[in-house]
Amino acid sequence: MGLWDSLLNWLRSLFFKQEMELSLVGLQNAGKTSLVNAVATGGYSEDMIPTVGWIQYEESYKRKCDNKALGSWRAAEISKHVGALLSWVSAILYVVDAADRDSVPISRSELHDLLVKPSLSGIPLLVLGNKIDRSEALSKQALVDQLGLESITDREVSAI
Ligand SMILES: Nc1nc2c(ncn2[C@@H]2O[C@H](COP(=O)(O)OP(=O)(O)OP(=O)(O)O)[C@@H](O)[C@H]2O)c(=O)[nH]1
Ligand SMILES: [Mg+2]
Repeated sequence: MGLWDSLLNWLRSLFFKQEMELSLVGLQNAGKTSLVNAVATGGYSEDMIPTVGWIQYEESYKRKCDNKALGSWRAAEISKHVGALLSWVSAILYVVDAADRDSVPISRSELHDLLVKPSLSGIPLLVLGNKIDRSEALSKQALVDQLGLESITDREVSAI
């Protein structure tokens, strides 16, 4: 099953809604834009440029799929600025580069900083392990362990 099918199945298991607002968050270079492009167009391009700003996808992707994506923030900005903005979303999709093992501890710390925001209380979390086509990518269980997902008990949490 593809990543997108797994994602949809997870969303359907939680919500009856046909349309919902999603936020796509992750460290720089995690693959957020690639994922949104793949969902919106079915395509993948290696020639990606870093995203500047965070809202630029909203209109273009809204028309092509039911979900909005929030683009991206730099790593240090995730926990500082995004919390209040995300309070209206149905679910948080947290993208992690599973092949960049050095960045996983940073990703863990940013994720946990984000989830303590009172405005995000209870919002379901889906962690997307990206770049699993690369040989150095962590397994799903290793990612779950290294991100400390089992310690998150105040919301629905899943990883694919
Ligand atoms: N091997 C591999 N590379 C990927 C995958 N997804 C994305 N990439 C590559 O990772 C790099 C970063 O991808 P982006 O989609 O721009 O990442 P981003 O999270 O949007 O990055 P910022 O906008 O800078 O925060 C690009 O070179 C992509 O081609 C994947 O599943 N596998
Ligand atoms: Mg991007």
